[in-house]
Formats: sequence, C-alpha cells, structure tokens
Amino acid sequence: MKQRGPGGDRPLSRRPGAGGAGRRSEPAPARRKIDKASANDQALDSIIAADKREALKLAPVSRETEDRLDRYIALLREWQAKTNLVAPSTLPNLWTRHIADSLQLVDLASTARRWADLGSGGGFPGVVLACAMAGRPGASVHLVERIAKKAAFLREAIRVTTSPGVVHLAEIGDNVDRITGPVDCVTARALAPLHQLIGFAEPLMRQGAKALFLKGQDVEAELTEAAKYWNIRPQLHQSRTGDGWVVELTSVERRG
Ligand SMILES: C[S@@+](CC[C@H](N)C(=O)[O-])C[C@H]1O[C@@H](n2cnc3c(N)ncnc32)[C@H](O)[C@@H]1O
Repeated sequence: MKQRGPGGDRPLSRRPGAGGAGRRSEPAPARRKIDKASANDQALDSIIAADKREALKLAPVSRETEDRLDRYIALLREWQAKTNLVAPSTLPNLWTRHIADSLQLVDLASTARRWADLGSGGGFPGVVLACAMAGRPGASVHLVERIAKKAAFLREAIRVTTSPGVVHLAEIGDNVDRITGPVDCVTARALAPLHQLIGFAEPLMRQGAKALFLKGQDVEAELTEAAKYWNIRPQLHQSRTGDGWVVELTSVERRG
C-alpha cells in the first residue's frame, strides 16, 4: 500500500524535504526547533554548573547537603517552566544569586535549629536552610507562603529533598504566632520594607528568636525608616554574594 502525505495524495518520498535518494534533506522545522531548544538547555546546564562551583566556594556544604540542593534545583528548573518561581534572568546564576545567598545565613546563626522563613516564594532562603539543617537533631524550618501554587512547590521541594520543612499556606499576619514551639531564627528575603518585616517577626522575636533579613543596597534608608517605629540595635553583615546586606536583630521594641 502506498503511504500518503498529510493533506495530499503524493507519496511521502516525493514530498519536498522528505529526503529522496542522493539528496541531502533539511531538518523539518519542528526538528530544528527541538535541536535549538536542547542546545540552549545544554548551554544553560553548563553555565549553571560553573555558577555552582563559584557558589560552593562562597558557601561550602557537605556532600549530603549538595545532593539535596541538586535535587531542589532540578525540581525548581522543572517547575519554573510553568510557574514563575524566580526571575527568569537569574536562572543562569541560581547557585550564587539564590543558593549561596541563602546559605550564608547558616553561619550567622550557627546554633539555630528551628527556623521560620516568611514569604518563602520559590524557597529562598527557607528550602535551602531546610536542606542545610537535614540530619541535625531537632531541626525544623517553617515556610510561610500565601500563594497556593508556590506552597505546593515548596511542599514538593521538601519531599524530594527529604529535609525538615513544614509548609504553611497562609498569610504571615494570621499565621506567624501559630507556629508551635519557639523558633531560634526568623528570616525573610525580598518580602517587605524592614519596618514591616519587624512587625511580621515580632511575635517570634518576643519568644526569643533572632532575625536575619536579607536586604539590598538601600539598607540605610530602610533602617532610618524602621527606627521611626521600632527601637532596634541592628548588626549589619555585608553579603557574601553581592552588594546587599544581612540585617541581624536580636531584640525589638515598638516605639512610644
Ligand atoms: C518577592 S517574593 C520573594 C520570595 C523569596 N523569599 C525569595 O527571596 O526568592 C515574596 C513572596 O512572599 C509572599 N508573600 C508576600 N506577602 C505575604 C504575606 N503577607 N503572607 C504570606 N506570604 C506573603 C509572596 O506570595 C511571594 O511568594
């Protein structure tokens, strides 16, 4: 029986580009697209691998933690295709920009085992901290996020990394004082201006938590604003991964 090309009655072997004997065929457009996409994926893979080497120089981790972080990044890249978890422009620098940025907090609270990360989004710093805390006795990382899709991603990330995270799909204001048991350290990145972050974290800080907030270059202006509402004695740590700062607070008191 003769094969028919789609939408016509000419034999397939006679279609233009079908590659008759002695004639070099051009790849069909769909195939060309796939080849280009996979070349792009491979280029991105090697950029990310180089960035990972840089990141692990800035923030070294154990082999076990690295394995967990690899699984997390693989999942994030898979989900990123359908859900915006990080700014697409930061994908080549996932490890330095997001992973190392988050890991630097571990050294600033070396005895902390129980953490709460507010507004976790795609998991920075919360999932990274959970990966780093895995295997430590008594470790837990609470991740608070109000968008259901992101909370679903965070749950999956905690599952695939087998790390001690607890995801709360909730508004911070409604949830933060319902986190059971005391927390040693409360964190947030790219969530809100400092004076609001302090308001979010205050219930946990009253119970003894210290706060580590990842902030950008305009930290001085945010501190000036925060000082209108709060008595604070901030300690500033220059970020290991860029121009930003980590603001450390061990106590806060509402003014007047
Ligand atoms: C800009 S993203 C930053 C995410 C992550 N911390 C990071 O640095 O990549 C802020 C996240 O906080 C969440 N968020 C903002 N306000 C919140 C609130 N009041 N309660 C819970 N989640 C909140 C948003 O849904 C979003 O996912």
